[in-house]
Amino acid sequence: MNNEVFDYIVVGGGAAGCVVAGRLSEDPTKRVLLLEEGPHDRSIFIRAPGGFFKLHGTKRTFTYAGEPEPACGGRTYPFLQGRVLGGGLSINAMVYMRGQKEDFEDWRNMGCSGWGYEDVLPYFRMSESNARYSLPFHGVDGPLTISDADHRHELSNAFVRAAQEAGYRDGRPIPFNPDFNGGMQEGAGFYQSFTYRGERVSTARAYLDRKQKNLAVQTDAMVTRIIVENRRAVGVAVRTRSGEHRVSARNEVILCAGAFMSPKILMLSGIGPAAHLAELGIKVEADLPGVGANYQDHLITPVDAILKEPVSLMGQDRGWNAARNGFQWLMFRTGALASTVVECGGYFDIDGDGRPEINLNALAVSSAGWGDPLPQDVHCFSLAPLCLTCHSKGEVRLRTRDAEQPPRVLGNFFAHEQEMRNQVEGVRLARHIMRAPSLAKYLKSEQLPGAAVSDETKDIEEYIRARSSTGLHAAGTCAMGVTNDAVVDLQLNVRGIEGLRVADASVMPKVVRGNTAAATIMIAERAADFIRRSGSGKIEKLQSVASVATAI
Ligand SMILES: Cc1cc2nc3c(=O)[nH]c(=O)nc-3n(C[C@H](O)[C@H](O)[C@H](O)COP(=O)(O)OP(=O)(O)OC[C@H]3O[C@@H](n4cnc5c(N)ncnc54)[C@H](O)[C@@H]3O)c2cc1C
Repeated sequence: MNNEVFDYIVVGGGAAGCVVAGRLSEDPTKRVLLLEEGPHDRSIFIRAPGGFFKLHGTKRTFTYAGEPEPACGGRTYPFLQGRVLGGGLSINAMVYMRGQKEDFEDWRNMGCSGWGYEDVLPYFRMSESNARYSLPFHGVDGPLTISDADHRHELSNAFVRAAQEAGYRDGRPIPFNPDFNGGMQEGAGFYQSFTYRGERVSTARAYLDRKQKNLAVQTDAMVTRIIVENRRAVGVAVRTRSGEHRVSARNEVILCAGAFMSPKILMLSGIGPAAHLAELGIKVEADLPGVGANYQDHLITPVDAILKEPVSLMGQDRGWNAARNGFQWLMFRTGALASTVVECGGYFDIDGDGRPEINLNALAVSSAGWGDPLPQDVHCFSLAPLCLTCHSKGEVRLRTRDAEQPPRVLGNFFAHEQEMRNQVEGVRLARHIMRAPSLAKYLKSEQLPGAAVSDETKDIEEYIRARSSTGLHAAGTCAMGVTNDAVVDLQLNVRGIEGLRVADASVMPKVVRGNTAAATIMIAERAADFIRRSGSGKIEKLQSVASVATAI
C-alpha cells in the first residue's frame, strides 16, 4: 500500500464511510480506497440480528470510559462504538429512525441552508429500498433494504397495546404509529429496521458488496493522521500489521471515523483548537476551535420490571437455547436470533408542544447494562426512556499524541436542567405504561428504579444521575455551519484546508431526535453527491485498478 495514489481516500468504513466509498466508486474512472481500523464483518453475530450484544466488548468495538461528569457526582460514563467494517451499523440495534422533520428545519435555522427537510428527504429516499412503504416519504430502489423486523416477541405486542391503553399521564391519547418515518413521529408501534429476511443490512453489505473493481477496501488499517501540505490534504498516514504507510489522495480525503474519532484524527493532524494542539506539541495546520466541541448525545435510563413467567430473551444466547436458535436461524432466518431485540417502542410528546421529547424502547430483556452482555439471571421487561432533546454540550479532546489512545470525552451530561426534567418525565411515563393492562398482566414487580425510588422528582433525579448512560448516538463534534465555530462548511469541506471533507455523525450541528444511523447515511449520500458535482481534481490515466486492489 505504501506510496499508492488514489483519487479518493475514505477514512473509516462505518455507517457513513461505506456509503461514501461505495458511491464514489460508481464512477469507474476513479480509484477509491476505504481504510477501516477494525476487522472485516464476517461474523454470524453481525449477520444474525439478535447476535449484536455478543460483539460488545470484543475487538469489533471501541470501549472506554469518559471523564468524570460534574453533574453526576463525578461518575464516568462508558462509551461503546463499532470498530469493524460497517462501524456502528455492524454492531447496533438496527432501528431505522430518521429523526423529526423539524430537526432539519432547526439545522436550516442555524444557518445550514440547503439542509432543511425538503432538501434532505430525497437523500433519505435515495439510500433506501423500503420493503413496505413508498412515496412520498420512502424510496424503493436504493441500496439499503429497510423492512419490518421479522421477529415480534409477545412482549413487544403487549407494549404497543399497553401504550394505547395508557395514554399520556395527563389523559391525552397515545396513537398507534405504523411508520415513524412518515408524516408523524409521535406514537407507539413497531420499528422498521436495517434488516431483510432475518438478516442485518449494514452499509458495508449494501454499498460495498457490489464488487466494484476500482474500490479497494483495507481493514485492520488505522489512520494515524491526515497529511497536510500547504493547507491541502494530500494523503493519510496509516498503520497496518505490516507497518506504517503513506497513501496519497489525488482529489480528496473524506473523513468518516465517527463523532469521537473524526475530531481525534483532525486534531492529530494539526486541525483543531490551536491552544489545545500547542499543549500537546502538535503543529497547527488550521486553528478550528469547533473541532471536538459541541458533543451531543441522548441519555437513557433503565426502567425494568421482573416478569411473572420466564418469557424474556434472557438466556436465549446460552446452552441448548443457543444451539436451537442458531439452528433455526441458519435454516430459516427466524427465531430469537432474527429479533433485533429493540423491536418496538414509541416517541412521546410529553409537554404537548407538538414534538416528541422522549423515546421509550421496549425490550424483552433488562436494559440495566446497555452495552453489556445480556444479564445472566433475571427475566425482565424493560422500557428505557431516552431523552431526545440535548441541551448540554460536551467535548472531545486528545489524551495524548498517541493515535492508539482513545480520546478524552466529557459529556457535561445534565448540565442543562431541561434534560433532567425530560428524563424524569420519561421514567414516570415508563412506569405509567407498565401499569396498563396489556403489560401489567406479564409483570411481577419493578426491578429498576425499584420500590425504594418514589415518584418524587428528587428521588428519580438521584436515580438518573446514578444509572443513566448514553444512548450511543454521539454527534456534533465537527459541526457543519457558517459561523467561526463551524468545522465544515455546508458542502462538508473542512474550513481552511483544501481537499478534505468530513461526512459522518460528527457534522450534525444538532443531534436529531431519533436514532442517528439513518441521518448519518443521508449525510454520506449528500457528501458523495457534493463530490461528484464538484468534479474535484482531474481525471488521470489510471493504472490497472485490479492490481491496486490486490496490492494492498
Ligand atoms: C450499540 C449501539 C447501538 C446503536 N443502535 C442504533 C440503532 O438501533 N439505530 C440507529 O440509527 N443508530 C444506532 N446507533 C448509532 C449508530 O450506529 C451511529 O450513529 C452510526 O454508526 C454513526 O455512523 P458514523 O459513520 O458516524 O460512525 P461509525 O459507524 O462509528 O463508523 C466509524 C468507523 O470509523 C472507524 N475508524 C475510527 N477511527 C479510525 C481510524 N483512525 N482509522 C480508520 N478507521 C477508523 C471505526 O472503526 C468505524 O468503523 C447505535 C450505536 C451503538 C454503538
